[in-house]
Amino acid sequence: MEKRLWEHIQTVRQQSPLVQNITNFVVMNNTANALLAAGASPIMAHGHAELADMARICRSLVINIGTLDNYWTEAMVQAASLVQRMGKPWVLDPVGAGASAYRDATLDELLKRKPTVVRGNASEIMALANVGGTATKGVDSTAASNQALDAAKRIHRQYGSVVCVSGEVDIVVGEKKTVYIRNGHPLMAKVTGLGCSATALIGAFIAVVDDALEAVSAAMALMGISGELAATASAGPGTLQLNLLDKLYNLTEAEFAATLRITDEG
Ligand SMILES: Nc1ncnc2c1ncn2[C@@H]1O[C@H](COP(=O)(O)OP(=O)(O)OP(=O)(O)O)[C@@H](O)[C@H]1O
Ligand SMILES: Cc1ncsc1CCO
Ligand SMILES: [Mg+2]
Repeated sequence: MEKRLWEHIQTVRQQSPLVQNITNFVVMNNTANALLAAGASPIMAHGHAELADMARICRSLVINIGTLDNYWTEAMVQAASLVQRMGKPWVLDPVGAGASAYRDATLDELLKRKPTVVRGNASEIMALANVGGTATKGVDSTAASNQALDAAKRIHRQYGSVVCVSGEVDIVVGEKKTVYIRNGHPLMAKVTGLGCSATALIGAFIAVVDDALEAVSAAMALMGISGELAATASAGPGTLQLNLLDKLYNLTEAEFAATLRITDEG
């Protein structure tokens, strides 16, 4: 599997898929830059009047509910319906799930459109699966990713989505197996929107790789390894942002193979 993950990174670089993003105001710039650095081609587009054209020309869709409002919610639901009907892949980032009734109602509507992939932190995945006792603290997780494993499996069973829980360990739950990626760096949680960037990268990988579990594993491995190598060369969160973009862009096969820590079960 390790060898194929590197091939998927190469495929994104070679094919440069066009990825539509309906995302939040905080991360619009970071995620577009992360997609470009990884070799993909982003377009941030949420206008109702152009959703049908976007669904036609883009190879995948990223929906991120970070800064939700009614105009945007309608765009998200319409866009998800369009790509679902066209059989194109899409990924949902349930930012702040459980923080408000509005977010939860919107997520219910979006989940009905069967996302190919759902990626969130542990608190968000537990809130999404309605696991009681989850202390949600806005957009940052209060739990470790393994605490959300049952919740991830429940979402996978209910909607068929590959589910990724990010954190110190990134867990990817699919039909046949569960993948654990132990890359990354604690400093990554001190830069806003790196989870959103991870989700956007997933959008690029599901556009060009048919096996969603492998696509998500490749995206999370790329993000974790690039973040880890960038963080060890950074004085703090500010330089990490810059170094991370550089590493997404120039990561080599030798660095990838020497840094990847991955296991799977099932
Ligand atoms: N303690 C940690 N150790 C190693 N890697 C981490 C750690 N915390 C986060 N990461 C990495 O940072 C990236 C973002 O994941 P995180 O779980 O922080 O997303 P998030 O909470 O959704 O972030 P945001 O909402 O700000 O976008 C992932 O690639 C993850 O592996
Ligand atoms: C800080 C923040 N608030 C809403 S979205 C967002 C970006 C990280 O999820
Ligand atoms: Mg997040």
